[in-house]
Amino acid sequence: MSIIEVNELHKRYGETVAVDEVSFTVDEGEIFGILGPNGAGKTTTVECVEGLRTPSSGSTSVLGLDPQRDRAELRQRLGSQLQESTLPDKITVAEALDLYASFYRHPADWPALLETLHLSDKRNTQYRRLSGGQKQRLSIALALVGSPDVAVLDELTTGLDPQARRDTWDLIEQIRDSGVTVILVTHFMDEAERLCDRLALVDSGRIAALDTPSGLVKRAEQQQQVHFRPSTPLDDELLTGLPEVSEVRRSGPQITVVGTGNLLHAVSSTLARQQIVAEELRVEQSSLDDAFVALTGRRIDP
Ligand SMILES: Nc1ncnc2c1ncn2[C@@H]1O[C@H](COP(=O)(O)OP(=O)(O)OP(=O)(O)O)[C@@H](O)[C@H]1O
Repeated sequence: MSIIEVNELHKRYGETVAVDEVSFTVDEGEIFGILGPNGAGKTTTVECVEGLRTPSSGSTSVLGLDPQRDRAELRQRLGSQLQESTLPDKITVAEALDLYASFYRHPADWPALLETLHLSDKRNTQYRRLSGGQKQRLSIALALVGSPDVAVLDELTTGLDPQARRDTWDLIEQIRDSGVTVILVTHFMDEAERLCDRLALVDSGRIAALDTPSGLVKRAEQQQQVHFRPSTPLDDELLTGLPEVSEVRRSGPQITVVGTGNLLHAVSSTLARQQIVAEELRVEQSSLDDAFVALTGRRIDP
């Protein structure tokens, strides 16, 4: 069941069209990703959904509410993580959570939230003394302290080290599993691929494609490549004759087979029939990165 509906959303700033006729729905309990390069219109889109910006035209409904008209009610049910924190330097973690909790009718049990976010030992630490990762986790706690039905997380892991990124991803999955619908704004392919149930690829204010991460990869119809070194000499025609194979390339002893479908199985069973062993076998699948290039004509370059 969809709990967010965006129809032909359009937002311009003077001459700049930031969001151009964008439509999508978000289902209850999913992690919905909005992926695109800097300036693509991601933040403007989600801020219209949150009621923080007024669309030039189009309609939006969140949890059955109009983000403009019902902004006060929506604030009670939608938690957002700010792109950059605006907390005062000297506020402690506990004070910040107490303050934010006071805004909500049904605040979460925030000490438990701190536990989940591995921040319990920082509750009396001032904001300015937190590391980048701790600040990020606090901003997630603040987005969740009102027990929201929907959480909007914008550039979740920017500036985090690899371990902190992975911990944050685990956390977002826990949040989704607890029943919160998540909108995730990102320009990281790996993050989108790992976390999102469905994903809108946004480029120049428009949705270029919307699907599951694997659906997007499939749509891009990028070919796979199988690389190996045959244990004994091999005639190319053995492979070029297979329906899955579009090309066979050689580089010294190394062979690269390009094709689609179940290419690995086709190649390996053909070699096995000839009693040829494929040494140093490696398969290259197309990635979401390839899909983005195929579907938008350009590469995300954070
Ligand atoms: N308040 C504003 N006034 C004028 N132009 C704006 C304003 N906010 C955004 N823009 C412009 O609208 C376009 C989309 O910006 P937006 O911040 O929505 O993109 P984004 O995809 O979130 O980018 P980023 O990842 O850099 O935050 C950009 O060209 C930006 O310069």
